[in-house]
Amino acid sequence: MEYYLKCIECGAEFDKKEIIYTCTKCNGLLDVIYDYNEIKKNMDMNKLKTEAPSVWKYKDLLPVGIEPVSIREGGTPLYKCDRLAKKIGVKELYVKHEGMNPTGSFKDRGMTVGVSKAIELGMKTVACASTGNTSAALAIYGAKAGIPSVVLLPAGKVALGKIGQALMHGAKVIMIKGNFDDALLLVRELCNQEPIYLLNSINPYRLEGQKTIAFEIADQLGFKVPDRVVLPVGNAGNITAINKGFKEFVTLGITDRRPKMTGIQTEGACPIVKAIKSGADNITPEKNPETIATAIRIGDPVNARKALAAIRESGGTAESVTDDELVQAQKDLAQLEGIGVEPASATSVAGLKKLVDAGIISKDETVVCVTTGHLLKDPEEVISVCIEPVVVEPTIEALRKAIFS
Ligand SMILES: Cc1ncc(COP(=O)(O)O)c(C=O)c1O
Ligand SMILES: N[C@@H](CCOP(=O)(O)O)C(=O)O
Repeated sequence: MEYYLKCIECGAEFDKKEIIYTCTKCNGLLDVIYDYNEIKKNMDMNKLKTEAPSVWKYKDLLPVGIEPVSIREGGTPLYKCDRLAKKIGVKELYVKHEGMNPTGSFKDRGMTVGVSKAIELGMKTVACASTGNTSAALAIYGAKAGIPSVVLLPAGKVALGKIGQALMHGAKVIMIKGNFDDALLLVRELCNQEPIYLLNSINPYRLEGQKTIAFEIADQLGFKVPDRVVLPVGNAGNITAINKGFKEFVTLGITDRRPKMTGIQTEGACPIVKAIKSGADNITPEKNPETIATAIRIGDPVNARKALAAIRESGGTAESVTDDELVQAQKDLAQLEGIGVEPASATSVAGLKKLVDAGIISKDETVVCVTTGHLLKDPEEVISVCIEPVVVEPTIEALRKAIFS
């Protein structure tokens, strides 16, 4: 299958064999462009309508020409959430729970493609900066591929579950005395100096894997498209990727419309929200992003230009929520629907509630909230926001008193 890289700013085109992450002419972000007529001619529509969803079900739309590095990613549940819909006041609400991926976050989709590309391009080592999930996924897919991985984390600001994954799966874990944005600048410099393949989402191949979230949502809704998709935004790759996936299904004639892309951030780290609300073409980076949702504690999202375009061209919007609002949504997901998520993921539901209450999202809409990471990723936060367990003497009297009093 033929594809090439194209700069979103100056339109410069680059061969798929080039190992670049941004435009060598203007430093703009890159997109992967396919020959959609060719794909349409060769696509097995029967397989599309019958095979169970997974990332590699859609391999005809993925830029990998070798046997992929896979640990059976994708195929995550799309839960219909009637209790939550009733509490929020929307007609129809689904939750696409990406925490049910093998490493517990949506990053698996990007990494199965990204690490496969590393192998295909002959790279021997992979690296990323991370707020946690990207590093966990890179370590695991690197181990599966049999190549070393290097991950840079902001010291003291990464959830325990994620650090544990990166360490146990053999990554070289480096804690940077700064935030994620500092770590990203450093890892980009390292990968410019050394033959190490950068697998943050500035690498357009990462987003090719993540666009399969859109394919699966459409697939699981009988190739219908929801009115709106609401999701957390940090480095702003995922909202870009999902928008691209829905656009590609329309281009191929598989679906006939696209959802409104709606990005949610926390009040302590919301450069995308501020740009959308002010109508700015570019974000103003935030020097000291702060939130308990450490996964999206990002002040200078690298994919901002793509995300602003995705939100605007889809007729979507962006909103911020407080940490308290996201914690309430985290509890509602867990206790009303049995869906356990890490803090950043819950911003999608918190943001939906806020926008419905404000009358910005119509109560008649069919909405999909994407929950991006599993509850087990951040056990410290979970325990900090829940009531303490009761400790009793080992007698039936003490037990009955604790339960029935
Ligand atoms: C759990 C979780 N949710 C949401 C996000 C935001 O995704 P993106 O950075 O692609 O905007 C991230 C990573 O940034 C994440 O780890
Ligand atoms: N939340 C991310 C931050 C890095 O973003 P990426 O889009 O470059 O992967 C993480 O989990 O590290």
